[in-house]
Amino acid sequence: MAEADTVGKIITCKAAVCWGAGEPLKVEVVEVDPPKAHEVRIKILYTGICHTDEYTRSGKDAEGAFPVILGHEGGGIVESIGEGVTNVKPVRIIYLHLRRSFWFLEMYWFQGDHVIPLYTAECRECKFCKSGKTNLCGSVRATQGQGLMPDKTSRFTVNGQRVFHFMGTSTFSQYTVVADVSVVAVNPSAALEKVCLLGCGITTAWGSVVKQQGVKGSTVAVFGCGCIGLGVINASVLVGASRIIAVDVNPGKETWAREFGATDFVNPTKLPEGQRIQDYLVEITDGGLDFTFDATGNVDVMRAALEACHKGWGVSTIIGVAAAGKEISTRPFQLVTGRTWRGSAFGGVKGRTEIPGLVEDYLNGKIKVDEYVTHKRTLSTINDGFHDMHDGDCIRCVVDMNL
Ligand SMILES: NC(=O)C1=CN([C@@H]2O[C@H](COP(=O)(O)OP(=O)(O)OC[C@H]3O[C@@H](n4cnc5c(N)ncnc54)[C@H](OP(=O)(O)O)[C@@H]3O)[C@@H](O)[C@H]2O)C=CC1
Ligand SMILES: N[C@@H](CCC(=O)N[C@@H](CSC=O)C(=O)NCC(=O)O)C(=O)O
Ligand SMILES: [Zn+2]
Ligand SMILES: [Zn+2]
Repeated sequence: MAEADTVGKIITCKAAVCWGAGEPLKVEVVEVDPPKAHEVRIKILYTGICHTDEYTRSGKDAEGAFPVILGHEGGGIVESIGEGVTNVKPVRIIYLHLRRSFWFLEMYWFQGDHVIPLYTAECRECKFCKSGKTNLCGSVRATQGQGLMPDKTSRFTVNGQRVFHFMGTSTFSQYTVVADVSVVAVNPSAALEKVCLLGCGITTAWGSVVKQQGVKGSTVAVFGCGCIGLGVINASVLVGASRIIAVDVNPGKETWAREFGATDFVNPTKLPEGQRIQDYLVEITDGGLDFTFDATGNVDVMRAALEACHKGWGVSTIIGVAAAGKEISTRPFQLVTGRTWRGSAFGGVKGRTEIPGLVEDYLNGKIKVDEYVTHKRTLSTINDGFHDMHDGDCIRCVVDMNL
C-alpha cells in the first residue's frame, strides 16, 4: 500500500491570512506542516463564511490572535494522518498482484475520507464528553482558544512567520491540520460544497431547537434571520411548532423567513414610536412566547428575547456571539417569575457522533442545506464574501478553495 506523495512533507499552498484585527484577508503562499500524532491534514475544497469569522476578523473576539487563518465551516478530503489516528482514512493507493493465465498488476486508488472539521471537538474520553450533559469537549479547547494545536504549536508558516490556527479548523487554507478529535468523516456522495455548512450554521440552529424538549406545538420567536435564525425557523417547522415569529431589522429578510416557514414577521424598527419589541410580542401572543432564540449577537436583543418569553415557562436561548466586553442584563424578576435563560454552542451537537446522520438527513431530503447557499466566491475573492454578508440577500457564501 502506498500513500499520497505529499505524506510527511510540508505542503505549500494558498490560504487567506488575516494579519491584524479589522484588516481584510490577504491570500498568501503558506507552508503547512505534516500532521503530528493524533492530527489530520485535510485538503479543504469548500468553506462557508460564518458571521463568527467576521466577528474575529473585526477584532471583537476576546480570543482573537493575529496573524490567523480563519474559517470553521469547511469540507474537504483527508490527505494524510499522524500516528495513532484511527477515525479517518487518508488517500491511499493499493497495489494488487493478480494471477490469471499470466501475471499482471492492478492498482486501486482510494480517495481519502470526505470530512467536516469540527470546531467543537468530541474526544469521548474527557469529563465533558463522558458527562452526557453537554457537547462541549475539554480535550483541545484551551489550546484551540490560543490559536494553537494541542502541542501548543502552529502548523502554518508564511515567509517563515508562524500563523495562528482558528477554532481548531482554519478552513480558509487549501490545506489545514486539525486534531483527530476535531474531524468527522461523512458520506462521500454528499456534495462538500453544500454539506460544509453543516460544520457550523445549519447544525447549530438545528440542534438549538431539536435538542430542547417541548417545541412541538409551541410558539417560537426568532430574533435575527441570517443562516442561524433561518435554521432555527426551519428546525421549528420540523419539530411542529404552532407559530413561528421571525424578528429582523432588515426588511429583505421577511421573504426569506416566510420561505423557511415563519408564520409572522416583525420588523422592530417599524413599531410605533416607543413600543418595545418584547412588549409587542407579549401583546400579540397572549402573554409571551414559549421559546425564543437570539441569533444576532446583540445583547439588547438577547434581553428583548428573554423578556418576550411567557411568564412561568418561557425559555430563551442565546445563540448569537456578543462582542468582547459586552454583558447581558435583565431584571432578576424576569427569571424569578419563571423564564429561563440558556445558551447553545454548536447547537449542543456532538459532531463526530451526529454529523454523519445529519448528512444522511440532507441526502434523504429531511433537512434543508442547498437553500442556504445564496452566494459563491473563490479563495481569491474571499473578501467579497465578507462584504456579501452585509447584503440582505446573503444567507451563506460558499468559497471554492481551489480557485
Ligand atoms: N452559538 C453558536 O454556536 C454559534 C453562534 N453564531 C452566532 O450567531 C449569530 C448569527 O449568525 P449568522 O446567522 O451567521 O449572522 P447574520 O449576520 O447572517 O444574521 C444576523 C441577522 O440579524 C439581523 N439583526 C441585526 N440586528 C438586529 C436586531 N436588533 N434585531 C433583529 N435582527 C437583527 C441582521 O440584520 P442586518 O443584516 O441588517 O444586520 C441579520 O439579518 C452571530 O452572532 C454568530 O456569531 C454562529 C454560529 C454558531
Ligand atoms: N471566542 C469567543 C467565543 C466565541 C463563541 O462563543 N463561539 C461559539 C461558536 S460560534 C460559531 O460560529 C462556541 O461554540 N462557543 C463555545 C466555545 O467553547 O467556544 C469569546 O472568547 O468570546
Ligand atoms: Zn460559525
Ligand atoms: Zn471530550
